Amino acid sequence: MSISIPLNTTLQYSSSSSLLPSFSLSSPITSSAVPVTGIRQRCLRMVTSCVSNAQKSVLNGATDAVSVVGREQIRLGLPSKGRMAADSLDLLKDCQLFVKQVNPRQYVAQIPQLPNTEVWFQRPKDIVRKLLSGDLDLGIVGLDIVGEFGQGNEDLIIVHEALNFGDCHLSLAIPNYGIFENIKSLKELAQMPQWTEERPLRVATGFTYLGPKFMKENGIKHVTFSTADGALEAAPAMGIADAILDLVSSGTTLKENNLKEIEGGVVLKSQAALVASRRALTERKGALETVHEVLERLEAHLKADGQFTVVANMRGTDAEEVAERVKTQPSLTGLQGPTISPVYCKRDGKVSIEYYAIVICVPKKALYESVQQLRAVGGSGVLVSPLTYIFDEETPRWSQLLSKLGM
Ligand SMILES: Nc1ncnc2c1ncn2[C@@H]1O[C@H](COP(=O)(O)OP(=O)(O)OP(=O)(O)O)[C@@H](O)[C@H]1O
Ligand SMILES: O=P(O)(O)OC[C@H]1O[C@H](OP(=O)(O)OP(=O)(O)O)[C@H](O)[C@@H]1O
Ligand SMILES: [Mg+2]
Repeated sequence: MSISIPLNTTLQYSSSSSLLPSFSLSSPITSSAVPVTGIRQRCLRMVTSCVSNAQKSVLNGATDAVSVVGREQIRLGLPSKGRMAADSLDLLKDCQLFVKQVNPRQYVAQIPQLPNTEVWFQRPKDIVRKLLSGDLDLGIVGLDIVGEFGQGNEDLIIVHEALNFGDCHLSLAIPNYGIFENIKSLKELAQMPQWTEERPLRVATGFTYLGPKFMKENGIKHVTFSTADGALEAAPAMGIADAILDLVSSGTTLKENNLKEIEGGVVLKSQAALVASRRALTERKGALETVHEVLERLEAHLKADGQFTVVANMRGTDAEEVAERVKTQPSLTGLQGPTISPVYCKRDGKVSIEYYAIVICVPKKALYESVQQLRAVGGSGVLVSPLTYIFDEETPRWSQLLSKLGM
């Protein structure tokens, strides 16, 4: 079944009703025959605070003001299943953060290295919804899901936008055949005389917020949307839609269904990101410290992931002379410049320095080029090993985060 969504409709999810206390806001919560002492008094204070926050949020027209109070643990949402689940756990493992999940159906887990943090496994779209409702503080999800379900809400902060997995893009695709055979761009598609108010361009998509927004931003007026849960690529051949707007990574599904992407048709590029609730970072005790630690670990791992450590020996008269030679080669400068140290050799019973060891980090992509350049300036015995972490003095994303938070 497909549902028609007019272009000017904004679909909004409604925040989980369990977020609001299940009692009525007008309940006489302070009247009771039981004396108000000890635990009861503390509970009452919590309930009163929840009610007053809920009342404030209702008064402000917001759906989401209750959850920042009332819990000590920082909550990190991770995808419970699907493409992103295993990669999220692997990434944390690579950062020496080991999520202890006893079995895959257990939706809450611990990270012993972050004792104040709980992991909650949720579907990606629910991670975004729960960040907004205050039920989660941090989460790892695709940027596509942040865009679609976050809808530009300012409470969502992207702490790290490139976690290096889940790469894909959201793109408009049309058939290779029929009236679309010669259409190569969004502009050409928009100018086709076929689309009128009575017979608009029909787009099938699961992205019912981003799809209409993209079309509107591109000035495409005569368009309607239908939605389905999967296998959207079949819709044009079935005659249900003219085009689809869906995620693409390898491009195989499009190709196999005789569809093509068009110039100007990419809505967004996506990969996994670390996302946080602004409110949690500013109001929840310990949240900012936790996000700093997670960010440092992520940055150290991700920066190192693209690099090799290269060690080579070079004959030379002194360290400066070797450095001069090395610096003539563009790929050999390393992170801050090469580290050069003397190699002490024993010759005829005497210690002498004829060689210098040079240590540099090189991007994985530039490895062979760097080895060639090292050889060209007299390098020999080149050893290459993977780099595990690069901890900089401070991560640039941390200062960006503080400025986003106005700190
Ligand atoms: N080829 C791809 N197709 C879809 N998603 C991809 C692809 N490559 C990477 N991704 C990322 O993976 C996410 C989808 O993960 P998953 O497969 O678990 O979702 P889903 O099955 O659509 O979710 P749900 O079961 O909740 O409908 C996307 O939001 C995107 O960020
Ligand atoms: O470019 P590709 O590598 O071919 O990947 C793109 C396809 O993968 C996703 O579908 P998914 O596998 O999640 O199936 P579904 O659409 O039925 O949910 C997406 O919706 C595309 O159909
Ligand atoms: Mg699909």
